[in-house]
Amino acid sequence: MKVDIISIFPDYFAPLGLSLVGKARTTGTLDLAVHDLRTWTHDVHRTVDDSPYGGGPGMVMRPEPWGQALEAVAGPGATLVVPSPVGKPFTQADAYELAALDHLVFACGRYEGIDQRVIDDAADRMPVREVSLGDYVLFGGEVAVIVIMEAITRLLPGVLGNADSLTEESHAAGLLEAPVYTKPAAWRDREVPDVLRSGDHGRIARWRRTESLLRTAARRPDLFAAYPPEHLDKQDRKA
Ligand SMILES: Nc1cc(-c2ccc3ccn(Cc4ccc(CN5CCCC5)cc4)c3c2)n[nH]1
Repeated sequence: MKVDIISIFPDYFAPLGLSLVGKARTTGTLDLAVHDLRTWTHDVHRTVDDSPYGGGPGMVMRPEPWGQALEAVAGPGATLVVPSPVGKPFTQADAYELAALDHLVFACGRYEGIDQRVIDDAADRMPVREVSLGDYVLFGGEVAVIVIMEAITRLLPGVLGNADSLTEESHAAGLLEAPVYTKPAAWRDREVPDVLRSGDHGRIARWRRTESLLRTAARRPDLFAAYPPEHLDKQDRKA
C-alpha cells in the first residue's frame, strides 16, 4: 500500500517509523512518504495561512499550496483522506475499507482548517473522505493520521503475527472483548478466573462470550443495541 502524508509538521510522523508500522515500511508492505506543505509555497515567508473570510477566530489554510501539493502527490487512483472535526466518525469498518485501497493521501490541516475549495476541487478528481476521530477538537490532523495509520497498517497482510488476533477482535465482531489475563495465577490476592485455567475450551469460549456481552451492555449500549439478535443464541439469553 502506498501512503503520502502532507503536513506543515512532517516531524510529527516520526512514530510511524517505529514498531510494527516501521517494520511494515522496511518490509515494503507499506510505502509511506511524508511531505512538508511548505514545499509548495513560493513567498519568502512560506505562508500557508491567512485570515478567514467572514471573520471568526484564528486563521485558515490557503488553497494555493494545497492545490499544488495535491496535484504533485495525488495521482490517478489516489483517495484523499482529510481528518476533520466535522468528518464522518472513523470506524473499524473504515479501517478495513482504507486498508484495501492502493494509494492514500492524507491532508493534515492546522489552524481552523483548510479552505473548503481545496476539498471541493480535489473531489472533482478523486474520492475524498473527511473523517473525525471523535467528538473533541485537536490542534490539527497529524495525530488523527497516526491513529488511522495504526488502524490500517495492522490490517495489512503479514503485519500482525497471529492473524487470529483479527478475527477475535471486538469491534470487528460488534462486541467488546472479554478481559485478558496472564501469569502469575495469583497477583496481589487476585486470582485468574478458574475457567480460564480449566483447559475446557468450550467452557472458556462461553465464559468469554458472556463477559463480552456483559461488558458491551454496560459500557457500550449503542453497540449492544445494534448487535444482531440472531447472533445471540439461547445460551447468551441466560447471561
Ligand atoms: N476528531 C477530530 C479531528 C480534529 C481536527 C482535524 C484537523 C484539523 C485541522 C485544524 N484543526 C483544528 C481546529 C479545527 C476546527 C475548529 C473549529 N473552528 C470553529 C470555527 C471555524 C473552525 C477548531 C480547531 C483540526 C482538528 N479534531 N478532532
